[in-house]
Amino acid sequence: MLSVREIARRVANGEISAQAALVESESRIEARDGELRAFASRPQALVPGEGPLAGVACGVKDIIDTADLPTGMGSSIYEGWQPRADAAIVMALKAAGATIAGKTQTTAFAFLDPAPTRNPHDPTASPGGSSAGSAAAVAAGLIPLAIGTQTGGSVIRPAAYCGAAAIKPSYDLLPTVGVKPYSRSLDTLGLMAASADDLGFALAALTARPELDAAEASLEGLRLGLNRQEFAEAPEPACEEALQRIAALAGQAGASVIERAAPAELADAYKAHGPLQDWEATQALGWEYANHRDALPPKLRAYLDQARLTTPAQYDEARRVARRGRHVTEAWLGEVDVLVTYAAPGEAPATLASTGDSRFNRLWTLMGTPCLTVPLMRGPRGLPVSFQLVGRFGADAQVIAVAKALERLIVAAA
Ligand SMILES: NC(=O)CC(=O)O
Repeated sequence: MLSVREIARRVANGEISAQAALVESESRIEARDGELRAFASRPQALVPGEGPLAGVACGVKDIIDTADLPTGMGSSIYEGWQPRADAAIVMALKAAGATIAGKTQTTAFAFLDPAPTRNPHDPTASPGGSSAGSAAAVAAGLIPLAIGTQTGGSVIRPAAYCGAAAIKPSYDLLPTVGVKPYSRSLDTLGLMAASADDLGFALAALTARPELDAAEASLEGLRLGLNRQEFAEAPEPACEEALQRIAALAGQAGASVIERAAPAELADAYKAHGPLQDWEATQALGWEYANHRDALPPKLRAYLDQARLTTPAQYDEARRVARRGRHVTEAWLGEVDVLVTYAAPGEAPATLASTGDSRFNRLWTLMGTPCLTVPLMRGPRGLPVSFQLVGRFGADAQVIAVAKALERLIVAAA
């Protein structure tokens, strides 16, 4: 995969021009995307910017508005739709010198009907969703950076399936202005890149928070909580193997691995994700449902048929339970430094008809806590299997720092 930091460093010290770096990405896209189908649209030419991300070609998920490329939402309803303005995150990318290499394929409105994208490791396997194109393009080494969104598990899950690193930062760290909403309490922008080091470098550049380009943490004495999210159906054995493998590596490096069962309030919050999302998605997609219901893809159409039956009382209860869950999560995560858990239920689904399941991601999306995954191992079908780090709300730098230390162990153990 291409490295954000390495490209930025080489451009900054004059080893290569920003244009040459962009040409490299462009040639890789030309060579591979016909089969991978990660991009929905691309500009005529990649024009270099100026700043810490000069020369970095970035994919932008196609529910995020761009003033010079259409925003198709993965739906025929928005075929050719041309926003007037860039979303705030696109403005931040350009201000940092990054170049938009294209709009990456999304599932329709970021729900569960698959995008056309293939898994870079197996064209018959799913890349996951909903940020399918972003995960596949980064994992395939076409671009060093991509933007995704997560309402359930749409940043962490596809990255884990495709073998990319990804961060779903603390809720609202990145602005969702100009992003088609799905569920306003949940929708969170995230980044995909080759490594935790690249994620930290890019996130710091995009948010003017240099502390996010965190130095690698020392694992000596680190309190690493281990949680299996027992309230959700168990994963494939390979995921348990991955969890135990990363815990063992951390333990050998001096971390204290502490098994931590989730408090009951988190299991309640896990169940509240559904009705809360149902109510908010009904509102977010009200116009499309009222005027173009037949043009909605089957899973989304059936989902909205049911979601619209959610009552105000159910929504208000879900909000109360979520709020309680956030308070309990803050205290519970405060008893460790970082939590490690499953990133996805298994290897990528062996079908293009499914984007997989967000059951190990959706609670943390609702809690608003930072989540990060980096590639770890291959499963029985030869596809990537990873793990997920979760930190306290606002502890994004700490999650990045610990991930960088674990990455070093993974590389050394390879
Ligand atoms: N947008 C989302 O997060 C939905 C999903 O998890 O697939």
